[in-house]
Amino acid sequence: MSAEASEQIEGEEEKRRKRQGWAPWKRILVATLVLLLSVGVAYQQRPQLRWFAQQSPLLRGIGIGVGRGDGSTSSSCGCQGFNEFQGVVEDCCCDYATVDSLNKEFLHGILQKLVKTPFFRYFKVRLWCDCPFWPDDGMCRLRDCSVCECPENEFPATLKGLASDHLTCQEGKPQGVVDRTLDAQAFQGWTESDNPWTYDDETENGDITYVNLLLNPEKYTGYTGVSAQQIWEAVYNQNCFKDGERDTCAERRVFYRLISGLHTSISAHIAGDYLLDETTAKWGKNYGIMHDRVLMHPERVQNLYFTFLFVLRAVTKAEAYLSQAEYSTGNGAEDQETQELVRRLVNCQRLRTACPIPFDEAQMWRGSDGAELKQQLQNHFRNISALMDCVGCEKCRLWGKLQILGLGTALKILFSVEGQDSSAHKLDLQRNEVIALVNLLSRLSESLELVHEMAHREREREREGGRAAGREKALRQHNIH
Ligand SMILES: Cc1cc2nc3c(=O)[nH]c(=O)nc-3n(C[C@H](O)[C@H](O)[C@H](O)COP(=O)(O)OP(=O)(O)OC[C@H]3O[C@@H](n4cnc5c(N)ncnc54)[C@H](O)[C@@H]3O)c2cc1C
Repeated sequence: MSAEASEQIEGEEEKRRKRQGWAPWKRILVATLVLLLSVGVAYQQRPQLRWFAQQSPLLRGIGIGVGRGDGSTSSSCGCQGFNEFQGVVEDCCCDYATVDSLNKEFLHGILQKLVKTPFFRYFKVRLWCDCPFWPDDGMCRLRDCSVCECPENEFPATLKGLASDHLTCQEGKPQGVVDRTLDAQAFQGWTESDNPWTYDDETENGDITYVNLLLNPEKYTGYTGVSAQQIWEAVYNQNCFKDGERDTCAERRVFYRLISGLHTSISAHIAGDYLLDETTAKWGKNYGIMHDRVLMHPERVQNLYFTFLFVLRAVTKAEAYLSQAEYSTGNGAEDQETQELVRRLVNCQRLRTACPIPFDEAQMWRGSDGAELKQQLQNHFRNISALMDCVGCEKCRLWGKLQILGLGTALKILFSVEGQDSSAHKLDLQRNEVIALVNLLSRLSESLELVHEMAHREREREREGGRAAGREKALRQHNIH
C-alpha cells in the first residue's frame, strides 16, 4: 500500500471515529428538531391542538399555545397594533384571519338580517328594577338613554294584548305593566326553563315590557361617571375575576375574558354611534373613544374575538334545537325567512370546515375541583346578571340585561349539554334566551366590523397626517409658502 493510500485510509478512519463520537448527541438533537417541527406543523394545522397547548404549563412556559401561533406570547402583545393580530385566538381553536373572513363574508350579513326579523327584534324585559346591591342613583342625562316601547302597529300579532295601554315612548319613565298570565299563550312552543347562570328576572311578577330593539340601538347615551364605574368595578372586582388575563386557572380566565370582551363590544358601539355635537345633535363615529378604550388595548380586542367565538360555539352547538324551534310571530312569510336564516346560521358548512370548534368547552371543569369551581363561577355570573338592575341608564340597562342573558344562555348551552351537539340531549331554552343569544352574537359581530373599519380609518388618517406633515416640512425646507 502506498503512503498516499494509507494516509487516505487513516483520514477516513479518523472521520469515522469522530462521527461515532458525535453520533449520540447529534441523533438526539436531530430527533428533537424533527419532533418540534412536527408538533409545530400539527399545531398550525389543527386548531383543536392549540387549546390543549394553551392549558399546558410546560407548553405555555416555552411559548406554545399562549400566543398567536407565530411564536410570540401574549405578553408581547402589548405594543402591537390592532392589524397585527395573527394566529390563533387565545383559549380558542380558531385563527383571527378565519374569524375575520367568516364574519365579514357570512356571519355579519346573516345576523344583521336575523335581528331585524319580527321574532328577534322584540325583547321581553323588566326595565324598572331595584338594585339589590346599593341605592339606585337615578337616570342618565340624555333623552337617548331612555327606551322607546313599540308603536302598536309594529307589535307582533301573537304578542298583542300583552302590553295593551303602554305603547308610548317612556322618556325615562318606563311603566309598562304586563299581565303575565298571558305569557304562556304568546310564547307557545317554548319552555320556560330555569337558567342556573342567570338571575331570573321573570319570577317576580310585574313591570315587564316588550321593547323593539331596532328602535333602541345600542349607542352613546351619556351614561358615565361614578355609577357606570361602580358597576364595572363590581363586575370585575367583587366577582373575583381579579387576576383576569393572567389567571392561571383556565376557567376563571375564560370568565374574565367573556366579560372583558362584552365590555369591549359595548365601548365599540359607543364609539361607533356617538353624539359628536350636542347643540346640533350631530351623531357619528368617535375615533378618539375607539382608540382610547379599544384599539390601544390589544388584549381587549383579543377578548372581543374570544367572546365572539365562545357565543358562536354555543349557537352552533345548539344547532339541532335552534333549527327545529318555532319562530312564529303571526307574520307567515317573515317567520319562514327567520327559520331559514337560523338554519343557515347554525348549519354553515364553511364555518364547520374553517373553524369546526370555535371554543372547546370539553376542556373546562376537568380538575379535581371542577364541580366546585363551576358552582362558584355560576354564583358569580348570577351576581353579574343581578348587577344589571343597578345600571343607572335605561337604555344601557336594556342592552346590559339582554347581553348578559345572551352570555348566560351561551353558558347554559355549553355547560348543560354534554358532547358535540344538542340533538341527543335535552336542551330547554326560553324564547327570550334565544332572542338574547342571537342579538348578542350580532352585537359582537357588529363590534368586530366596527373595530376593523375604524382601525383602518385611523391608520389611513395617520398616514395622511404623516404625508401632510412631510409635505409641510419639505415646503418649509425649500422656503415655499
Ligand atoms: C352594563 C353597562 C352597559 C352600558 N351601556 C352603555 C351604552 O349603551 N351606552 C353608553 O354610552 N354607555 C354605556 N355604559 C357606560 C360605559 O360602559 C362606560 O362606563 C362609560 O362610557 C364611561 O367610560 P370610561 O371611559 O370611564 O370607562 P369604562 O368603560 O367605564 O371602564 C371602566 C374601567 O374598566 C376597565 N376597562 C375598560 N374596558 C375594559 C375591557 N374591555 N376589558 C377589561 N377592562 C376594561 C378600565 O380600567 C376602565 O377604566 C354602560 C355601562 C354598563 C355597566
